[in-house]
Amino acid sequence: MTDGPNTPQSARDQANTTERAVWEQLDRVQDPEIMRPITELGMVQGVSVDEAGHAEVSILLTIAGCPAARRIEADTQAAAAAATGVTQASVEVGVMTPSERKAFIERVRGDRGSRPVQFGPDSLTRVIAVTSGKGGVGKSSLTAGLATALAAQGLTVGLIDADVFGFSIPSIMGLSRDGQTVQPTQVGDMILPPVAHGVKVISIGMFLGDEDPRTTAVSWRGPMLHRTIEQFLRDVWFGDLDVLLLDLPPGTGDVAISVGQLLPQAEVLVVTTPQEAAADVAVRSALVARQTGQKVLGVVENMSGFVQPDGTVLDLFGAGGGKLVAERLSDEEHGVVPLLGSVPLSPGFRIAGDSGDPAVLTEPNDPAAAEVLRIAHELSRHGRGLAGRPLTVTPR
Ligand SMILES: Nc1ncnc2c1ncn2[C@@H]1O[C@H](COP(=O)(O)OP(=O)(O)OP(=O)(O)O)[C@@H](O)[C@H]1O
Repeated sequence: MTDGPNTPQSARDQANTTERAVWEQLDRVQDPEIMRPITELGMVQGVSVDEAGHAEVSILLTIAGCPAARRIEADTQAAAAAATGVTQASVEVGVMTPSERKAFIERVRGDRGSRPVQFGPDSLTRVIAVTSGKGGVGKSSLTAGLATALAAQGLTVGLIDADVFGFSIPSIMGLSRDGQTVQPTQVGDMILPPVAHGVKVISIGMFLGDEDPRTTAVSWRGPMLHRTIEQFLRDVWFGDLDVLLLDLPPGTGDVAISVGQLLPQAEVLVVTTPQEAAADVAVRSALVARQTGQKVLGVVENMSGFVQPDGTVLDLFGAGGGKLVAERLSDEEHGVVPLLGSVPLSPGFRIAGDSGDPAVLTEPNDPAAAEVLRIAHELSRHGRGLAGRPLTVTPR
């Protein structure tokens, strides 16, 4: 926004000492969807404090009744009330005009016009696509657990539920309860992903309108699926992310190929169970990713032995599947594909996932949650391999 006579910046410049103290407090109020201060986003229109210390703050929201409205209003009120010299604070809430909204979108996105797909080859965001051969191996639970664990480490994390037919991320992340799914805020053509447990999340399950996601099927063919993934990467505003995780549908279908085309620099994490029979199909899903130029980051075995109350381990689904997949994917051309971890079967992990409160936060000592936390730590410790990537700085 330019600093004209009636802009927030000029209002701030003309503020007296107490009003300046209020502005400084407001610098700490974040828009919960954009995760940037409301002052920086131009959402604070004015601050006035009278002689009795009564502060009045006027803020502008993008659209009336946006999901974040109450929280922004409450946080603004609390911040203003905490400023030195303020005895009482009230907030006046308005809604942006179309031109203010347009300026807001430009400010947030930093663009004017056509937008490329985010997280393309030049992006510094690490993109990890989680795939599996078979369904039901716990791919979505692990993806959600890893995303939450990485966010808890302080990274900025996005999560795309690309499992269009079997979307389950909204409920695992607590964004869908009793058939009601949180819907993203839409500002112009910019879609703001809801934030859950510190992770920006988007899923087809958020675009079903009033339909109950528990009883609604999405039956699309390839081109429609491709457009959806493309739209998620173009119109959903994630901002700068350290890591973007994608929960792919099981198998080797259209979505995996689209992700490979749109995000060729993505690394692929393969989830499998300990059953040897699951290994072949898990290997195939990784080979499809390789065909589109993606690198296989590693393998995670899920539903490994069940730790019984007496401490003995019961291998319900057999043993060795993860190791087998990792070995089959390792060769001279691609190097060693590591087995990054083995996540045991754990009732607590399942119960937490069903309730929308990931076990990595609520039950960090649960054996499955602890292993997911360890894998997340390993992932962030090693970072993305830069070998073969063009340098983005030009030597002088
Ligand atoms: N380590 C584990 N211990 C116990 N239960 C688990 C574990 N991992 C996943 N589950 C449970 O298994 C079920 C299937 O998991 P999930 O939905 O994550 O699988 P998926 O591979 O994503 O399936 P699909 O691809 O078919 O959507 C869920 O009920 C989940 O809570």
